[in-house]
Amino acid sequence: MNISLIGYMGSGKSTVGKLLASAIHYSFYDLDALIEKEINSSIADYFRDKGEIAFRKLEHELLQHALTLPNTVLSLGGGTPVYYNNMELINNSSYSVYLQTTIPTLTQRLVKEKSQRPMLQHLTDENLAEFIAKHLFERRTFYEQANFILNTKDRDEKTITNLMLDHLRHQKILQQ
Ligand SMILES: Nc1ncnc2c1ncn2[C@@H]1O[C@H](COP(=O)(O)OP(=O)(O)O)[C@@H](O)[C@H]1O
Ligand SMILES: O=C(O)C1=C[C@@H](OP(=O)(O)O)[C@@H](O)[C@H](O)C1
Ligand SMILES: [Mg+2]
Repeated sequence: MNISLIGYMGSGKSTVGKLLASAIHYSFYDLDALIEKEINSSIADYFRDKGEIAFRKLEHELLQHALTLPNTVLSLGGGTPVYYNNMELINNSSYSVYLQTTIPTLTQRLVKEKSQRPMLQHLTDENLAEFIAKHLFERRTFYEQANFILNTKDRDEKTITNLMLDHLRHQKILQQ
């Protein structure tokens, strides 16, 4: 069964997804990268030129395609589970893992990477923590529909990957 990683921006989906896929010899796909390949530009530019609604539509369409790829670890965007019936599609076609992360950790990471994320670009550093807190509160009911919630607090990428592997084997999602 395919594995989908969900969670807020900066929670480590792209980083951990790559490590997990390589550990279990699965293909790795990042939905953001699939979108960028399709549009032949950056997500930030697409947001600026076409707007968020167009982005969410494309994200929804490419999600459906990505979920059909065999033996795949799929890292989704932070907003993917929140729009259309995406969370239902994710859970119907993969085993979903929510990388749960604290607001201070997310803020610390995203303050450095704000410019690559159109949802955050307009914020000042001082407003970032408050925005993340509110936004995460709005999104968490979607994230919490995941098959497994992994608390990543104070854990490095390798430890998180190993905890995920243990869980997936214990649940018989993975054989080896
Ligand atoms: N467990 C971790 N510990 C410390 N830094 C991390 C961890 N996971 C990810 N990071 C860092 O946080 C930033 C965001 O990670 P990324 O994988 O891009 O998140 P996402 O895809 O969920 O937005 C990157 O700079 C990455 O190196
Ligand atoms: O949370 C969001 O709405 C978004 C998260 C981004 O992915 P990451 O979670 O990998 O940063 C990317 O899909 C886009 O910028 C929108
Ligand atoms: Mg990512």
